[in-house]
Parts: sequence; structure tokens; C-alpha cells
Amino acid sequence: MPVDTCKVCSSPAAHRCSACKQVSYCSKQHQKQDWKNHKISCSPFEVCTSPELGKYLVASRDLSPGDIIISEGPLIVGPKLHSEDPLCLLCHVPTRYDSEYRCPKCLWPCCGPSCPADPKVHAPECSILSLQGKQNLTAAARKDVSVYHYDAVTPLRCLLLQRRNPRKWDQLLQMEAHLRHRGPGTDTYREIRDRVVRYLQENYLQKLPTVGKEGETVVQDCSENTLHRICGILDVNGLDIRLALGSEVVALYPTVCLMEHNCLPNTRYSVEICPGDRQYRVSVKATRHIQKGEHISTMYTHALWGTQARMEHLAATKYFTCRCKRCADPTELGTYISGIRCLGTHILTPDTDGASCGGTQLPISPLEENSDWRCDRCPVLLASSDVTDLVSRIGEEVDNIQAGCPTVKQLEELVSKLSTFLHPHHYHMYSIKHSLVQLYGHQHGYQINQLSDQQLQRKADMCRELLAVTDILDPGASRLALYSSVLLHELHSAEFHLLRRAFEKNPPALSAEETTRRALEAKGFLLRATEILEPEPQFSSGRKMLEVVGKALSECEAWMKDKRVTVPT
Ligand SMILES: C[S@@+](CC[C@H](N)C(=O)[O-])C[C@H]1O[C@@H](n2cnc3c(N)ncnc32)[C@H](O)[C@@H]1O
Repeated sequence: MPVDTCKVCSSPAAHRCSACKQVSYCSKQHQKQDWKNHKISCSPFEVCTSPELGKYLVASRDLSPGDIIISEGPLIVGPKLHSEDPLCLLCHVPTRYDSEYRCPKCLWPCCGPSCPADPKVHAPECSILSLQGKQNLTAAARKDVSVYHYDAVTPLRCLLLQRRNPRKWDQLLQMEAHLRHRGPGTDTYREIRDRVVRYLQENYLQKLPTVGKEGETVVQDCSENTLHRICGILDVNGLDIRLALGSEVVALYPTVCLMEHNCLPNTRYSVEICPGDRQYRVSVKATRHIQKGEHISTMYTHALWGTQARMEHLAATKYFTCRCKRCADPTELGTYISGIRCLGTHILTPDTDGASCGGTQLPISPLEENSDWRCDRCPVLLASSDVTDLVSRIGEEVDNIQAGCPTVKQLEELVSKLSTFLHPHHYHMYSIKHSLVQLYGHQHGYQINQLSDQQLQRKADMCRELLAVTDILDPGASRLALYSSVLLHELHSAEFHLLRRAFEKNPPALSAEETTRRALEAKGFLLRATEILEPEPQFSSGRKMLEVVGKALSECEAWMKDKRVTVPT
């Protein structure tokens, strides 16, 4: 086999560049040393443009699952637009408006007596936020929610790039803002004007000295138009990042933001967030084979919403209509995740006179905004508005019940009631069943040892049903890794307990072969969950789930060893 040679010193090379796989190095030092030259030719994609998509990315060579496509740091990170949740402006962990801990200079709330983050993060905006004047921030005013508009902080950070980092400012201005859709007269315009533009101008920007200490302009352009443009850029391109303690921030990445949306994306991304280290580096990896020339895509919306809900979300926030394979298929790839039970009592045959036809209502042309819905068994039609009404009323009921820490009994009754109206895989049914599989085995009175065999079987059946849907909608486990791994863990738990009960019967109810087969199957669910969760970033919920799965795997293996369940060779 030919041995690769190091691009720097020509000696035998053991490391290949994991992004482009085109060059090799003898050591990490030589790879680092060559990075400045290599990075120019390394990227595995090209940026293209079309009238429909604007800029988008295309693979410039064949890619395999796991290949890194993009790895980059953000232009800016900060509190999300449209969110008023108070965050420490240094480390972004949740805080309170009336927190006793304050930044000594600007008096905005922070996380504790000494924040672990680098004070440089907050320094540029701190001198501007201080312009509100300590004398105005009386004890009462400090608790006043309206004093702090967290949604205005990230636009302010963007404005400050003009002088702090003109290269990043230029990159930011290259991004799509869709100002045409967000002009005067729209709700978005009004919200941004009141929450961001007026707030920043009246409290801070109008008080700015024209020139700074060194004679330079503090912010060259802080006009109303520029602020609206920045907010458009944040809404259209911002990547929401959930942090370990539950807060959410938004970040702008110059290349990641060029990926187009697809409801069956071919990449997954993860952001490394280590406590104390606020680099927010993102890496985007291929989740399947991507051929040279294929578009590189991500998903901007929720994979477990039906087409109508995804479309409305994309139109309202990103101003386009997705036309992907899933959106164009009324059954959504055979999952029926938007399917409504047909309530028609159409006479199909003399035998079914008056009985429900048992069919499913699906949109006739799902890519059309107000398409009628048609039954797949009988001629009954439904207007789009009637379906929207029904689904949103059901959605409200489901949300209310889910918010009240429901019992197994309440959720089972809800499933039974809604099965008259919804396909068993409808996304509202999915969400209730996903909660149910977690309550069976964990809720008081429903601990795993207290469940009957039928209840364990019900838990296992629901897990299998939901996994089948999840696997179709997210074949690369790029968006629904947590959902899938919870299902696999619960499925293992139900199957493993059924197995143990059968094994412990006297005489055992299973042959040795059957015991081995079922033990290996239960273990296999955990191995698959591990595989799905391994790429999750450190300190994420996925990583916590990985620990839970790892513990269950050890217990499963210990039981197999103890009971001498041997794997056939
Ligand atoms: C995050 S930006 C992507 C980069 C953008 N195309 C550009 O030129 O800067 C999102 C915008 O790209 C366009 N876009 C992304 N995916 C699309 C798709 N599947 N179909 C149509 N337009 C899409 C929409 O205009 C959307 O608002």
C-alpha cells in the first residue's frame, strides 16, 4: 500500500486532513504549521447563487457520513431577538431582572459575584449601556423589566463590530436581511422599531459622544435602517444555541448561514460550548453520502411538525416556501404525520352503509397554501381552514394538558379521545405518546416493576411505532437524536423487563436461545442510542442522555453475565 507523505517535510505521514482528505502530515505540528496555506484549498464546498435560493452551498467532492464540511467561529453571539429572558451579559447563563449581582459599571444584572467569563466579552457594550446613567438606575428602576431590553443587546453588539472588527462587519452585511418582507406596516417592523431601534436610540445611541477618546467615531452608522437591517440578518441567518443551564443565545456564522433549508437535510451541526470557554465554534458534518454537485442542506424548522406548520413557520420567519420531497408528498414519506381521520360516513358498499370510511384526510396539493384536503378512501373533501382550526384547537388542548404534569391515565384518555380525529402518527399524537413512553416506568404508581406485562408491551409497542416515524423523518439522526435515543432507551427498558420476568419464571418461560436473542435485542437498542448520541457536543442534553444510556448498558451486560447469557460464536 502506498504510504502518504507529509506535505511539509515529505516523511511518511500518519494524519490526513479530516476535512478535505487531500493532504497528509507526519504530525499535528506540521499540520498546524501548514494550515495557513492549506485552508485556502481545503473547503469541501463551493458557494453558488440562484434566483430562487440566493447563495447556497454545493459539495465540491464526494463526502462520506461524518466528514467535516464547515468548522468556524461566530461573527457575533448574544441574547436572542424576540426574547426578554434576562441573561448574564458576560457568560449568558440565566439571571433575574432583580438580581443582586450587577456589572459594577453598567449595572445590568449578572450571574453572581464574579462571572467566570472573560470580561472582554461585555466590555465594548458596557461603556454604551452605562450611558443610561447610574443616577437613573435607582433601586426601583433596577428591578423594572422595561429598563432592560435583552433583545436589543445583540443588535448593539453587531453595530459595534463596525469599529471593533470591520472585516466581520463586512461579512455580516453580506447576509440576507429580507427587508422587503419586513417593511413599515408589518408587525415585525413595529416590534423591532419599539423593542430595539427606539430603545437603543433614546437610551444610548443619541447620548453617544460623536468621537471617542482617540478621536475616532464611536459608531459610524447607527441609523434606523441599519438597525432594521441587522435585525433582519439576525432573524434570517441566526443559529439558536441552547446552553447547558437552559438559556438560549443566537449566533451568526458566516459560512454556516449559507446552507439552504431542506426538510431531509444531509448535515448535522453541533456547537462546542465548554463552561468558561465562550468560543461557540460550530462544526457541520455530513450525515450521509453526499455526491459532488449535491446541495448541502440543513433544517431551519422542526422535523416533528406537519407540512402546514413547517410551511407557515418558514414563510413567517425565513420568507420562502420549501419544495422538498417531504413537503411535496401528502403522506410525508408514508409517515402520515399530518393525517386527519376522515369523519365521513360515506356509503362505500351496502355493508358499510352509514359507518365511518376509516380513511385518512390528506392535503391534495401540499405545496399550495390553502389546498383542500381529500380522504384517501372516500370522496369527502375538507377546506384547509377547517383542518387548520381543528389541528390548532387540538394543539391547544394537548399543550394545556402537557403543561400540567399529566398522569399516565390522563394521557391515555387523551390518546383515546384524539384517535377519533387524528391519524395515530399525527404529530400531536406523536408528542403525547412520546411523553407516555417516558411516564410508563417512571411515574409514581407506574414504576417499571409495578407495570403489568400488558403495560410493558404497550410501552414497547409505542416506542417501536414512534421510532419507525422518527427514522423516516430523520434518517441521519441529525435533528431528532434526543427523541430517538429516549425511545431506544425506553424500548430497551420495556423489553429487558419483560425478558427478566419470563426468565425468572419457574420453570423459565424461555429457551436459552430465545433468552440470548431477546437480551441481545435489548442491548442492541442501547448500542444504537449510543451511536446516535456520540456526536452530540460536550455539556449538551444529548451528552447527559449518553450517560444514562451508558449506565443502562452496563446493567444489561452485568445481568447477561450473571445469568450466563452467552453470545453464540
Ligand atoms: C440563512 S439564509 C441562506 C443564505 C441565503 N440564500 C443568502 O443568499 O444569503 C436563508 C434564506 O435563504 C433562502 N432559502 C434557504 N433555503 C431555501 C429553500 N429551500 N428554498 C428557497 N429559498 C431558500 C431564503 O431566502 C431564506 O430566507
